[in-house]
Amino acid sequence: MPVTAFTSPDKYTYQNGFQAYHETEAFKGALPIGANSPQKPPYGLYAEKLSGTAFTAPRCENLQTWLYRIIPAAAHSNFVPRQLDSAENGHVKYHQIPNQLRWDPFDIDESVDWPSSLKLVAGAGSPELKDGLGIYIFSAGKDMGKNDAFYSSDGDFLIVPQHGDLDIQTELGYIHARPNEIVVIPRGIRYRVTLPAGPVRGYILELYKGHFQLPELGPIGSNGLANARDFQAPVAAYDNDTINEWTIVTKFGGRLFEAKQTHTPFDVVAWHGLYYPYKYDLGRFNVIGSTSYDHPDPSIYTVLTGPSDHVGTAIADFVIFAPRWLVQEDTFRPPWYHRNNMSEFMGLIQGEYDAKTGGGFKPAGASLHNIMSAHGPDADTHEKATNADLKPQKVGIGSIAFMFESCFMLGVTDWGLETCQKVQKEYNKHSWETLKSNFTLPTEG
Ligand SMILES: O=C(O)Cc1cc(O)ccc1O
Ligand SMILES: [Fe+2]
Repeated sequence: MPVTAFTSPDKYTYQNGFQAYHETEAFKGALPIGANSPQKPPYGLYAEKLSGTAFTAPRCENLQTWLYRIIPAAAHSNFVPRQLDSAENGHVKYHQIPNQLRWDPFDIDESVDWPSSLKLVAGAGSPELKDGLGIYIFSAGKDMGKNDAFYSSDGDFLIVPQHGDLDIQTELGYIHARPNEIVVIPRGIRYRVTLPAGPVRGYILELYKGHFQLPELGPIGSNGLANARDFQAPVAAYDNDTINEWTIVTKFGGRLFEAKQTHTPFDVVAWHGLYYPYKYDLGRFNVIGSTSYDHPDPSIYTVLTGPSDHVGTAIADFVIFAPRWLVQEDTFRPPWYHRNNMSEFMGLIQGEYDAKTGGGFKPAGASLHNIMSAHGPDADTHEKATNADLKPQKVGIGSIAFMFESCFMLGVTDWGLETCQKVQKEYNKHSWETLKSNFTLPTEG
């Protein structure tokens, strides 16, 4: 059956600002004035509240949005387990492994659509207790069904496309994302992913607790790193379909369920609030670094952080290694050798990561250096960096590596260890076992 659709003249129009209070209406007068839930909202719309936090969360944390829609989300059949359930989940046994791990590039699976493409590779905690995180690899070659929508009940998705473009129709409007951009889709928001330029692949960090924040800037001052105005939220755009059958798929406690309804979930004509999906272009990141000596902690490259209850300790930070100048004098410029109290899951969107020039860390691959798992530059990188002429040098040209850094010990799933068949058996050997001693005793005299 035909559906009528209203989108703005350019459906990929955005409104700017991080955690800015936005209001948007597909046509004038659709937003009620001066009240959230009038007896009769304009144009016969239903008012529906979408909470991103407890009702009683303090104002500085409280996130919610009011939706004005044609039919409320509640009108659907019971959810039943989905036959095609492929998402490994929080119930799977995680393997906690002290070794350094690295994966070759993950394959693209052209036979699946978005919900079936999510492969949990590592994680910690549980969606049930709303604590911890899940790290997924996605790779899909099919659009979601014409009348399908997906949402995660488990947490906020931070999507890092590595290959291909994503067209995302959300309840709150459209978002288009390419590699080098990220998209955050908060818990509960329904969306449909189509692939305008063919197959896609990338990484997802799912935050089971709270929401992503901009990091504090401390002495950096009031600008820098990811600037608030560069985060882009969609504008209201709706379809009018109360005839065709729709399938709503949710990831709930790590498992996929589906329900049917005879109306489009993309019928929100207007909305206002603080809880919405958004995107960010990593090319806009303002990289700050040392202009004198020494290599700073990578926290200086944090784009977004998912805080735990302990100040300064993240359930997950999203950190990028973007193109930047290195100018430090008398300094070993790559990362130092280290053992971290936090765990580090890394991925590469494109190019080469300056700490791993030995060739094994490739775009679409990954590495995991778990809590206290010793790591640092591979032997090749060490050799080059200790002998380099320390002129100002631009690193990471055409590259973006990233890290999901977590206070939790990350477990790896069976899929991540075995099924994907990408674990490099000799990562450790090739990277560090060839490091030789340069030690020399002081000469007597
Ligand atoms: O291990 C890594 O490659 C990530 C990393 C980068 C850096 O610049 C400092 C510390 C760190 O863990
Ligand atoms: Fe590290």
